[in-house]
Amino acid sequence: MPRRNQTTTRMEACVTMSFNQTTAIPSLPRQFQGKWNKKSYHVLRELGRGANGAVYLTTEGGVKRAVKVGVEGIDILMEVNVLKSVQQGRDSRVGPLLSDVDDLIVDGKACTFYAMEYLEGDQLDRYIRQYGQEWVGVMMVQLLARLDVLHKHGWVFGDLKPENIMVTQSDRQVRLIDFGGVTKLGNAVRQFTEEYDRAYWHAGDRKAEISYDLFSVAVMMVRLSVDREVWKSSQGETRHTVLLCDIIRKSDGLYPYRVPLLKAFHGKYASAGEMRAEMLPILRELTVAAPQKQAQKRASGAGGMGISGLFVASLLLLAGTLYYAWFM
Ligand SMILES: Nc1ncnc2c1ncn2[C@@H]1O[C@H](COP(=O)(O)OP(=O)(O)OP(=O)(O)O)[C@@H](O)[C@H]1O
Repeated sequence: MPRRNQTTTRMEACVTMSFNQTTAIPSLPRQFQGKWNKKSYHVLRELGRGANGAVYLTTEGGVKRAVKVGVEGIDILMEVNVLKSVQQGRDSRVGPLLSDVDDLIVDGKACTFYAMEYLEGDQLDRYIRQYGQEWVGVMMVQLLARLDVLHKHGWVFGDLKPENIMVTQSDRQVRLIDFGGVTKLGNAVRQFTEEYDRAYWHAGDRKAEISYDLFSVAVMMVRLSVDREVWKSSQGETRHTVLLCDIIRKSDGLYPYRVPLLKAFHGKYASAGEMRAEMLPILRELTVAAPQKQAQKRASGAGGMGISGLFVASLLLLAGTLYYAWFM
């Protein structure tokens, strides 16, 4: 059954039970060794803890690793299963790469943990706050590519929210983290967060379907593209997608994407790839074609040639970066 907490809801658990589970999650000692694989980890700090376990930043053999430890071995192994299956394919950038799965004893209790690639970067919401809302479209298009891979392996992410998405510092790539809510297609979604939950918006149920994730993508896109006050206006007593449509209509950044957003709200896409394919030309028009036309106009106008030339060059540079970001 699915789960919920203040942020994430785990469906089998009421809020009290999530709290108990959180406190039961062991704290790792500064140094530990896996029982079977004998890899040694030096714990630097805790990164976060939630419904399924706690995540620590560690070093192993001089390399930074994120280590997730939980009391419920079965939950941890389910996450391991998903991570393993998605990194077998051609595109291994869905989530962090797995490096170890093992047991350890903490305070006399056996716990299961897994170690993964440590992703240096920002959570998606922080990234957008720092670099600007014009990056939302680029990141959503990348996210849809990642989801397409996950869905093709028979999984639905479930608890899609900016906090579960990282943008890596080195190459501005979107990667999913926290696979605790990932659910087999057709089952009931295991974890969700109300703000991005289709049922909460009275737009459908919590069956793990591709359309469930795509609904969350669309809500997330709205959320990331508007200011806090505007977003709050959609949080009335009864949530309905009509409130989101109002925001889209009034937002310059969202209006061009109105068709794919509405289609996602109404479950009209059969795959993430299909939604991505309809968003790409809009993104291209907004980020490359329109500014280029504008720049050309300015260049041929009365303004000084030197400055206009520089302006065009900088836009082309941005366009190059965006093309790289789209297709990676
Ligand atoms: N591979 C990783 N690289 C870098 N940071 C990570 C990685 N995995 C997790 N984190 C950080 O650790 C925090 C907690 O991780 P995660 O969300 O997986 O666990 P959780 O909080 O226990 O899950 P839940 O949100 O379901 O309660 C994340 O917010 C993220 O900042």
